[in-house]
Amino acid sequence: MTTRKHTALPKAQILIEALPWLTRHHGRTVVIKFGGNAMIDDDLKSAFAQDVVFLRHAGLRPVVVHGGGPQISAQLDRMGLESEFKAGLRVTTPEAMDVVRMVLAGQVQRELVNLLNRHGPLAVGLTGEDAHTMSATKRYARIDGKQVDLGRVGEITAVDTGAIEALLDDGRIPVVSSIARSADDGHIYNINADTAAAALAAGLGAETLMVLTDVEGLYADWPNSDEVISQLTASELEELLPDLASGMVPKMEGCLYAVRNGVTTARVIDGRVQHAILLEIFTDEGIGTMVVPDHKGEQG
Ligand SMILES: Nc1ncnc2c1ncn2[C@@H]1O[C@H](COP(=O)(O)OP(=O)(O)O)[C@@H](O)[C@H]1O
Ligand SMILES: CC(=O)N[C@@H](CCC(=O)OP(=O)(O)O)C(=O)O
Repeated sequence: MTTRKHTALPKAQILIEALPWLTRHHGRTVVIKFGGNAMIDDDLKSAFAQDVVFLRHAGLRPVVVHGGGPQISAQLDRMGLESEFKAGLRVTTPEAMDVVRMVLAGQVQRELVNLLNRHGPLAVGLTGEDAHTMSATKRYARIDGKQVDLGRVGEITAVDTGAIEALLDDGRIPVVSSIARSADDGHIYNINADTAAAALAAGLGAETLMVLTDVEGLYADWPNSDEVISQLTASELEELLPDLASGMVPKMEGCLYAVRNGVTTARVIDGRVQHAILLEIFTDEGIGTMVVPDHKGEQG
């Protein structure tokens, strides 16, 4: 008797190839930062949502922290308000803060929650204001040795991961907007989303921080060459930090903070590649840039 030819066999092989990664990551928390510049089209956003739901069903504990810089700038523009960045951070007047909150919590977060919930009752949105998830104090920038006022831009002083952990324990996918309550003056604060993701990853004791953006990773000599640094240690990154420009600064500072505070790997990957998250988590061909602690003992 001949055995029947199963045309779907290659699919089974692909699933089995993922087994070592499924085993390794099972039960682990992964914080995924989805940047405003990576949310460039509807297909990519749907693929992002599929990947996050896939991780959840594969037994990981995904937490989404989202940005929305371009979306905030567009709304400020529509309202005739100015957008100005200093040291990579948005100068945020009290009026602009209302717009930041409206766009992040009312628009971008809602869209991501709805995309994820096409796959079931999984996603729950919150901002750092909820349940004291993120507390902050006023942050100043230092430019050419001088202290510069950025308005309602905050520096995270504490994270309380209780609400996020309760959601994760309940099988939900928390989607967090990068706004913090004030620790001292009753205001709310605008937090760079990379910084928020890194602080939450550390607070949650996440295995992985994954930052999706609109470039392939950290370029060794940006903008002169497109050679991507595939892996570097925390100390190597620390040396590079003073030479980095604009949007990469909070990302790489966040990666450094994360791996110095117990996160096993922090990665910057290209959100323009469909299913970038699955490629990164379930295959050997890691894409983008991976930051690792100097030596195992450094992890918390
Ligand atoms: N060394 C570097 N490697 C890669 N990108 C860099 C580098 N230095 C600066 N950049 C810039 O940082 C940008 C990513 O940051 P940003 O625009 O804030 O993205 P996001 O909205 O995803 O947070 C890139 O598009 C690139 O223009
Ligand atoms: C203080 C500060 O700059 N906050 C950011 C928050 C959003 C963000 O970080 O969005 P991306 O990840 O898309 O850049 C802003 O107002 O644009």
